[in-house]
Amino acid sequence: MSISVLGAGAFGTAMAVTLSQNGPVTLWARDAEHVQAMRESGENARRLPGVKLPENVTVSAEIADALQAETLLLAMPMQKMAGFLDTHSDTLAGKTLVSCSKGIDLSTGQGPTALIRAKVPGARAAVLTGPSFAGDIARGLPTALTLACADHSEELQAELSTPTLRLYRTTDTTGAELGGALKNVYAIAAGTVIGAGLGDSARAALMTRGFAEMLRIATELGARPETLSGLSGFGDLVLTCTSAQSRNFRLGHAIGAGEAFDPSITVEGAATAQALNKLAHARGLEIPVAAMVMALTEQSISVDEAMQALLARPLKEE
Ligand SMILES: NC(=O)C1=CN([C@@H]2O[C@H](COP(=O)(O)OP(=O)(O)OC[C@H]3O[C@@H](n4cnc5c(N)ncnc54)[C@H](OP(=O)(O)O)[C@@H]3O)[C@@H](O)[C@H]2O)C=CC1
Ligand SMILES: O=C(CO)COP(=O)(O)O
Repeated sequence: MSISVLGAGAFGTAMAVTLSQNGPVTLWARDAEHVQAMRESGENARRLPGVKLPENVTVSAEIADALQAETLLLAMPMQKMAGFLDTHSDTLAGKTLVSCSKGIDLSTGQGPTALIRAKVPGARAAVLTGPSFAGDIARGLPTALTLACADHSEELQAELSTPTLRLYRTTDTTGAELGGALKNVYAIAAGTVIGAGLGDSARAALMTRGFAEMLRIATELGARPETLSGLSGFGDLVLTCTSAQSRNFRLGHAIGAGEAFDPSITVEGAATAQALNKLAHARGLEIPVAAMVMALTEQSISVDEAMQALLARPLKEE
């Protein structure tokens, strides 16, 4: 068995580092200059500085090298996945494609497994998701994630577990991928209230009402509620809403504090808020916190207006 990671960002690099404890790993990057720099320095200074690449991680800009493996981790921003799959669909048939991306494709409203099934019908689709910062995984800190695959996945679970990375498996791909996607939206909300100085109580309220929205929409889309209560949903919501390591939280914090934010940083929650609001609107579901996040990231309302609008909503049962 062998594994390749497609996408040499922070998360792909961290996965390559931890999986190299089990055997050789190929880490594919689209940019040949980036590959050259990683080979020369022995680290991914662009995306995960300070982490040495182990000897059995081979870095390559040749997709053919990565395709030697049967199991391929997709570790790129969600809005880039459709284009990547279109480009490489012929060569990916027959592979196990494990998405590490947390988001909803804006143009189709699909999550990673539906997108993989649509673009590469001959591939097996799985999702690896849950509370985990790339730096923590790469440093070998204890981490637990959810591996979701529609078919029997015990072998894949063993293949992707390492001495410090513990995987739990489920067949509920919809629930796992929606938990990972949606928590980013509510992390932006949590960051906003903290950045605006509105306090920890307001953050707890938004996290809880956000979780209610996650359950509402995910179960409507076919997810099992218990999946949302697990690592991929509640677990990742807690991590991302409470840590300044999170880029989604930091974007929210900048919005709340009225500060600029570097647009080159990967923040999945802004596009996901748009995709989520479209899905909810089409089904007549109310998701006021996610609607607020979309408006804030589009800069169509101020933080004060957003908070007033939430507080002025009609009183109701919990
Ligand atoms: N960072 C983290 O802690 C975690 C991230 N994730 C998820 O992993 C996914 C990737 O995030 P992360 O690694 O942090 O992001 P980064 O911003 O660190 O890296 C993104 C990577 O994707 C590559 N990329 C961009 N577009 C394409 C494309 N069209 N084809 C191939 N590769 C492409 C980039 O290449 P280039 O350098 O050439 O631009 C870069 O290597 C996201 O969905 C994120 O939510 C999940 C768990 C934790
Ligand atoms: O998904 C993550 C933690 O589980 C990483 O969160 P950010 O993308 O907000 O940094």
